[in-house]
Amino acid sequence: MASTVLQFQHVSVVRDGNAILDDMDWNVASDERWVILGPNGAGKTTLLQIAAAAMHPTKGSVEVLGEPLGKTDVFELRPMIGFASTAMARRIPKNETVIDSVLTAAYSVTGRWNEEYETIDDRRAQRVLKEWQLEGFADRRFGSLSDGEQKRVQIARSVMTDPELLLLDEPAASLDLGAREELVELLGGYASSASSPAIVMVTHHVEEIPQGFTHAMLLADGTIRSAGPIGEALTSETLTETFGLPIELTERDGRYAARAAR
Ligand SMILES: Nc1ncnc2c1ncn2[C@@H]1O[C@H](COP(=O)(O)OP(=O)(O)OP(=O)(O)O)[C@@H](O)[C@H]1O
Repeated sequence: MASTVLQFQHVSVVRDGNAILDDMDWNVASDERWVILGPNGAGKTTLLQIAAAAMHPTKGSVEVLGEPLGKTDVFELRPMIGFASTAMARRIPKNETVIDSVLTAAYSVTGRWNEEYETIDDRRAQRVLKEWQLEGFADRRFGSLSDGEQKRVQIARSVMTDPELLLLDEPAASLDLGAREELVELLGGYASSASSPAIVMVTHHVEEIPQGFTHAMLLADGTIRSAGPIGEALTSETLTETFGLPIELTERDGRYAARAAR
């Protein structure tokens, strides 16, 4: 049976007197895959930071994997949360091998030093490399990979600890069309598997939503404009309202496209 992995109640984040997130209520269940869309500055990254137990709200309460933030040891919680973002990737040393870039997630570090890894960690790292089509890359240096390959390493790293919640911050940003489609297809397969964790993905483009995503949230100026099952929450009308210009959304086989409406 599905359990609740994220529960936000009246969550606000205030910085310099401005509410970056404003009185937000949101629940994510273990079998849901959410996409978060919204204009620049809407509060998407802030929302992910809270979901990752990396930031506390100014007001309201948050439970992550059933643990109330502020009353729980976040160092115990964080290994259960996979987080792939460009900021995370910047911390991986360029000369780190791909296998070590993934393996070091077992200790929540970047840059292999003197940690002792067990055979089970090695096996799991090999398995996630295979899952993300990186088998041939284990001994390559992270810095020598293409953008698309680096993105797959980031995701492989984020699932290394077998998390119960996977957070993806713009996983397909800056990829060319081929690399984007490859990644979106892999993510679609992952999202569609019943054994995968709950997923929350931030993106700027509906074209980057993989098949199998079940829910959408549209965010603007720190407030939820629309949230719920993807077929209801992501429509031409809700995009138009959120982005403040007429947008036409089309959907085919679980993939989306958007353009300005004429
Ligand atoms: N520490 C801070 N102090 C003041 N303002 C902040 C702080 N952190 C974020 N903000 C502001 O909060 C707003 C939301 O930021 P956030 O990064 O969450 O938005 P976003 O939706 O992820 O944007 P983008 O799509 O551009 O990445 C922005 O206007 C940002 O400038």
